[in-house]
Formats: sequence, C-alpha cells, structure tokens
Amino acid sequence: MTRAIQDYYPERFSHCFGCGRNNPHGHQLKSYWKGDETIARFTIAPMYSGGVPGNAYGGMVASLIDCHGTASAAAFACRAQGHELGEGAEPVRFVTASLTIDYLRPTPVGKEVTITGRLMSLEGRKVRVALALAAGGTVCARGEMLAVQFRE
Ligand SMILES: CCCCCCCCCCCC(=O)SCCNC(=O)CCNC(=O)[C@H](O)C(C)(C)COP(=O)(O)OP(=O)(O)OC[C@H]1O[C@@H](n2cnc3c(N)ncnc32)[C@H](O)[C@@H]1OP(=O)(O)O
Repeated sequence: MTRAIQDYYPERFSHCFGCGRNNPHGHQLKSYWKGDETIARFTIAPMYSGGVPGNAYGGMVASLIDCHGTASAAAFACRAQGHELGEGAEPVRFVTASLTIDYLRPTPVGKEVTITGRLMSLEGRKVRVALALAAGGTVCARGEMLAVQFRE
C-alpha cells in the first residue's frame, strides 16, 4: 500500500492537527499497513523538546500515538468488513474515546521514530488498538486505545 490511511479520509475530516492532510500547520502524520499491523514514521522537530534537552515532550508522543491509533482503527475495521481502504464505500471514521500511554524511555527529537498498531479487538463500533512508539529499536512508549466509530 503506497497511499497513507489518512489520505483516504474524506475532505471534511482531514483537518486534524496531528494527521490532517489539509492542515498546513499540523504534523500530517501518515500511517500505512505493514502486514496485519500498521506503521507510521515521524521525526519530531527539536522545537517539541520536553524539559530534558534532546527529548520530546509527552504530549507530542501521545499525539503521534493517538493519530496513528485512529487511523489504524479505520484500517482494521475496513479490512474486517472484507474490503480495503479505497475500495467501495467511504472509509469509516474513528475518534478516540480512551487512550492510555506508558512512557518507558525518553523519546528523542531529531531522529526518526516508528509508531506501530496492532488490533486487539473489534466489537460493533468499538476497536481496541495496541500501540508502540520506538526509536532506534528501543520502545519509548506503549499505548492502548479505544476508538469508537464516529456517528454522523
Ligand atoms: C466530525 C469529526 C469526525 C472525525 C474527527 C477526526 C479526528 C481525528 C482523530 C484524531 C484522534 C483524536 O484526537 S479524536 C479527538 C479526541 N476525541 C474526542 O474528541 C471524542 C469525544 N468523545 C465523543 O465524541 C464520544 O464520547 C464518542 C464519539 C467517543 C462516543 O459517543 P457515542 O457515539 O455517543 O457512543 P457511546 O454510546 O457513548 O459509546 C459507544 C461505546 O463505546 C463505549 N465507550 C465510550 N467512551 C468510552 C470510554 N472512555 N471508555 C470505555 N468505553 C467507552 C460505550 O460504553 C459504548 O459501548 P457499548 O455500550 O456499545 O458496548
């Protein structure tokens, strides 16, 4: 898959600060399938430093995990319905109902990090996703998300 999950979001839902392709001031995170899991790559700019020089502030870490989680939920739900993103109906859109983060190690700025997502469960409108953010092979943070399909 060469197109990012977020690139399938409808125009009207593409202004998220973390991942909206139509938000020129945002991070424009891009998430992709990687086998049965999902992955995003991102380099945190030094301006997002936390209190310790060279390390990112926690909100930035949570933001990346958050946006990758909702994108993953959309992709997992789509595949569970028997089709891929971009095939047929407009992709379902998920919002974060609950997100927990464990900060395990400092997350560096200025180096590429990867964020991965794994489907834990899917039940009706609810998708639970296990998430991890790693830098250079070290897992810096883990997250668990409950994403709920948005009802228009
Ligand atoms: C236009 C923009 C579009 C899209 C906007 C694009 C956003 C980009 C995404 C980036 C990620 C974000 O930051 S999103 C932004 C941060 N998140 C938000 O602002 C969401 C605010 N919360 C909400 O709008 C609402 O609470 C929802 C949509 C999550 C759920 O409300 P609802 O649709 O009325 O559904 P509701 O019946 O309450 O809940 C559905 C099921 O989930 C369970 N549930 C709900 N919340 C929780 C919870 N915190 N912990 C455990 N379980 C929960 C309920 O028990 C129920 O289970 P059962 O009884 O069925 O078993």
